[in-house]
Amino acid sequence: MSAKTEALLYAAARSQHLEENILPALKENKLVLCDRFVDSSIVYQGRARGLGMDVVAQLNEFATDKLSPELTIYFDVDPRVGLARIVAGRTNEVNRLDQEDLSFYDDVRAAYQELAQKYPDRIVTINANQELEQVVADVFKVLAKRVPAFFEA
Ligand SMILES: Nc1ncnc2c1ncn2[C@@H]1O[C@H](COP(=O)(O)OP(=O)(O)O)[C@@H](O)[C@H]1O
Ligand SMILES: Cc1cn([C@H]2C[C@H](O)[C@@H](COP(=O)(O)OP(=O)(O)O)O2)c(=O)[nH]c1=O
Repeated sequence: MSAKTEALLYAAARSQHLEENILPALKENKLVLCDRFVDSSIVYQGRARGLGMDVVAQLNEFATDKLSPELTIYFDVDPRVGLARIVAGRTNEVNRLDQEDLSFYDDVRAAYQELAQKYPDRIVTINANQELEQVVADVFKVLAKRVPAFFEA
């Protein structure tokens, strides 16, 4: 599949997901948690696949009507650590990480770090190299501070 096709399909899927799921939930005042959003396209299609981060950002502004999360939690992990965890927990033979070499993921990580620097108010970086319990504790700390209404006892 061409890089452009991939970017368009991700943007189309995101637009539909927004209309069908996210916007109705927001209307009901729910807290919406989304595993990956526009930043993933900017990084993977824009940087790693070479389309350009700004072009992919613009495409996604059209797809989402510029609706942006108020908070983005970026789990920053060394690709070598991430790969070791996936290998350790693997339940079948299909391994997405085998399909790209480590330099691809170093590139992806650098692009996410660049976005985190560009949007320091929206993107909070969590050190995901730590033990699972610590990662979870750090996330709760951020949520309690940023969306306290949902985390009051
Ligand atoms: N902080 C951590 N310490 C140890 N193992 C972890 C940690 N975070 C995730 N894992 C394990 O690493 C694997 C990949 O995790 P993750 O990237 O969160 O999954 P997914 O690919 O489904 O998003 C899983 O087996 C998960 O249990
Ligand atoms: C959402 C999204 C994901 N991806 C890529 C990242 C992953 O390599 C792959 C699958 O993503 P996903 O299904 O979210 O799996 P995981 O979070 O477990 O990695 O798709 C993009 O290239 N662009 C996007 O916009």
